Amino acid sequence: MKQDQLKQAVGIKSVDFIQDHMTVGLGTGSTVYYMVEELGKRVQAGDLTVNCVSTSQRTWDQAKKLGINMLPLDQVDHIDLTIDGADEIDTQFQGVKGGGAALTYEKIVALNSQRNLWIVDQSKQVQQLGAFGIPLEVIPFGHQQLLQRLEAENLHPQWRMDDQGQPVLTDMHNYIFDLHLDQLQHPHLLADWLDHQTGIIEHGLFLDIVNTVIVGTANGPQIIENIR
Ligand SMILES: O=C(CO)[C@H](O)[C@H](O)COP(=O)(O)O
Repeated sequence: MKQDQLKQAVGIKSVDFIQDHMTVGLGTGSTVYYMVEELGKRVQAGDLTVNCVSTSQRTWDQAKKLGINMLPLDQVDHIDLTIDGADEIDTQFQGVKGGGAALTYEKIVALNSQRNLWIVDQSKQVQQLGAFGIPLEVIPFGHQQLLQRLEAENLHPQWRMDDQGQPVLTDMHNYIFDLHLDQLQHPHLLADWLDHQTGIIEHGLFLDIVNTVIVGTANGPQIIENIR
């Protein structure tokens, strides 16, 4: 099965976790795209009534077009469930996100959700985090100095550019740096260090956050509960 078909299968399956009248966080990315399409169908069919918050402008626009009831995050008092993709997930249910540059909004929504469900194809499962790179959202002011500081720490930062060679901008008009570390032995130590660096808004290490993962396999979506 092609990767895109696996993404579609998990995206569709994840909508079964949404119950009537829930407030749902909608993630960002190509896997989430399929989830939002399916949610839109069920809302249009009258099978589900939900309020949703978004982790990006992209997802907000898609959901609005489908007639899904969208609210700004600050207008909801809780989020029952957030469904999002991931770039890597290890055997301890620790993850990396931010391939789509939406990591800060994604983390804010995730940390304010009662449950977090990730939808991934098998290629996202890893023994150890790191190969994908660790995305950072950084403010433009002083970004060159920050780049030097990260280089001095041997964190191998790379400023993310788009196809035209222009800096990728987040929804907040910040930059993305990717740390190329290959194998990350101690994700909590790095997360703690990054949390204390001025100029870094957020990093893509999503540690101790996910409750349930749906993995797309050739035998169909596989649901794995994080019981740790
Ligand atoms: O973190 C993300 C966006 O910031 C995405 O969830 C992650 O990059 C996975 O994307 P895709 O489903 O397209 O593979």
